Parts: sequence; structure tokens; C-alpha cells
Amino acid sequence: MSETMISEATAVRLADVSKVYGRGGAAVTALDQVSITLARGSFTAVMGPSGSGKSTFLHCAAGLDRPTSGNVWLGSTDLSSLKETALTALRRERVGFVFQAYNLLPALTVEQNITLPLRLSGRAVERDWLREVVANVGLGDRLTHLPSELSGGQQQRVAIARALVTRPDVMFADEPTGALDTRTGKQVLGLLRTVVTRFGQTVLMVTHDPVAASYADRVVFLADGRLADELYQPSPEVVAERMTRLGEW
Ligand SMILES: Nc1ncnc2c1ncn2[C@@H]1O[C@H](COP(=O)(O)OP(=O)(O)OP(=O)(O)O)[C@@H](O)[C@H]1O
Repeated sequence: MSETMISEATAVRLADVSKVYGRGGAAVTALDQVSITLARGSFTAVMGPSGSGKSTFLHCAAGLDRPTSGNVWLGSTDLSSLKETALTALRRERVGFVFQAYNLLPALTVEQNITLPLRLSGRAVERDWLREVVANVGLGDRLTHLPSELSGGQQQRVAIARALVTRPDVMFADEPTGALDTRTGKQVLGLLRTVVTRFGQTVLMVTHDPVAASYADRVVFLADGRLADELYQPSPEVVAERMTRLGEW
């Protein structure tokens, strides 16, 4: 497929992506010919039973792992064309990550954590944009604090601000509410929704939780490494019902 077929409106595209771990009799097909397009400014949740390939999907889409076959584009960049150093730079500059475990640096203040990706890639901190990001995540009065002085929900909001500050092509979130209580989790999900609606950010989130998935515009379901189903404008009830149909989760 040529780059000219990649539309400006496309943030991420996977074409016939397969990922096989191991060889011979021990080989596991974690992703099996997955093709999908994520539009710019969309919020997509990825669901599926344990072992269905969700993390592998996220890792391949984010350039953290290379597919065994098939292609991944971030915007018009074919990730398979990039050598390791270029891929590392792309992850730093064009992709944002939010993990279940926050992954903040404990010795750095909130502000230093948020601006770290900019400093790592030698980019200047745009003060107005930083102020806007910090205000939107509700951390304006915490900038000089250390992560250990924050609640889990606040730490996750720092992680979201850190992912947003570079204005990435895509923000990838892996179980972002997995370590949070229900109420705090809903605040974090509301923030991800805001990031999409207010800033036009593209978000892809892996989750086990139908309520979390209902904050997305679209839910895609994986089963045995294949795209098994999808839903637009999902409600928690319909998501839960589809998950039940896919088997135990
Ligand atoms: N590094 C690896 N080596 C071998 N097999 C792997 C590796 N990583 C994942 N797998 C296998 O690939 C399949 C998909 O795994 P993956 O972690 O993507 O699923 P998942 O849907 O994210 O699961 P969970 O919900 O339990 O986190 C599983 O069968 C898993 O055992």
C-alpha cells in the first residue's frame, strides 16, 4: 500500500498485522491479520478476553514492538521503514503513553515530570500550552510537588499531562484506571474524554472495564488475536453483553 492512500484524517492504520511469538510447535499467534484505521480526534477502546492480544495490539500500534508481518502507519509514516533510533525518536515525539502504573519519575516534581518528554527531545516548553494542559488536568497548585505527595488519581493526571504536552499524534493508554477506585477512575476517564473533545487528541485505550470503554466513541473487540466485533457510541450494558458473547473475561 502506498503512502498516498493514507488520508490526512488517519492517525493510525494497521494493515494485515500479525504477531507471532516463538517458533515451531511453541509459536503463539497473538495478532492474526488485524486491519484497522483510527481517525484523528477519535477515542477508541480495545477490549477482549485475557490473552486475546490487546497489549500486543497496543504495542504494535505504538511502535513499542514490531509486527511479524503487515504494516503500521502513524499518520503517513510507515513504522516498518524506521530503524530503531528513528522509532525511538518517533515514540518520544509523536506518541504519548499512559500506563496503569503511572510510571512517573519519583525524584522529579510534577512540572518536571510533565515537561520531561520535551526536554528529552530538545524541544522548548511552550509556557501557554503547559499552563493550559496543567489547568485542564487540575494540577495547577501541585506543580512543585513530588509524585509521592500525590494521590493515585492525581499521579495519573500528571501522566496524562505528560502524554499531552508534546501534542502527540496518538495517546495510548493501557488500563489507565486499573489501579484506581471507581470514582477516581471516572475522573481520569472524563479527563481522557476531554482531551479528545477539547484538544482533538486521538486516544486508544486498552481496558477490561465496560464502563471505561463507554467513554470512548468506538469499542473494538479482539478474540484470539482477531478483530471480532466493534461498537460505536457504546453503553456499558451493550459492551458487557458483547464481552459475554466473546466468552469468559
Ligand atoms: N513475549 C511473549 N512471548 C510469548 N507469548 C507472548 C508474549 N507476549 C504475549 N504472548 C502471548 O500472546 C497472546 C496475547 O497476549 P496479550 O498480552 O497481547 O493479550 P491481552 O489481551 O493483552 O491479555 P491480558 O488481558 O491478560 O493482559 C497470549 O497468548 C500471550 O500468552
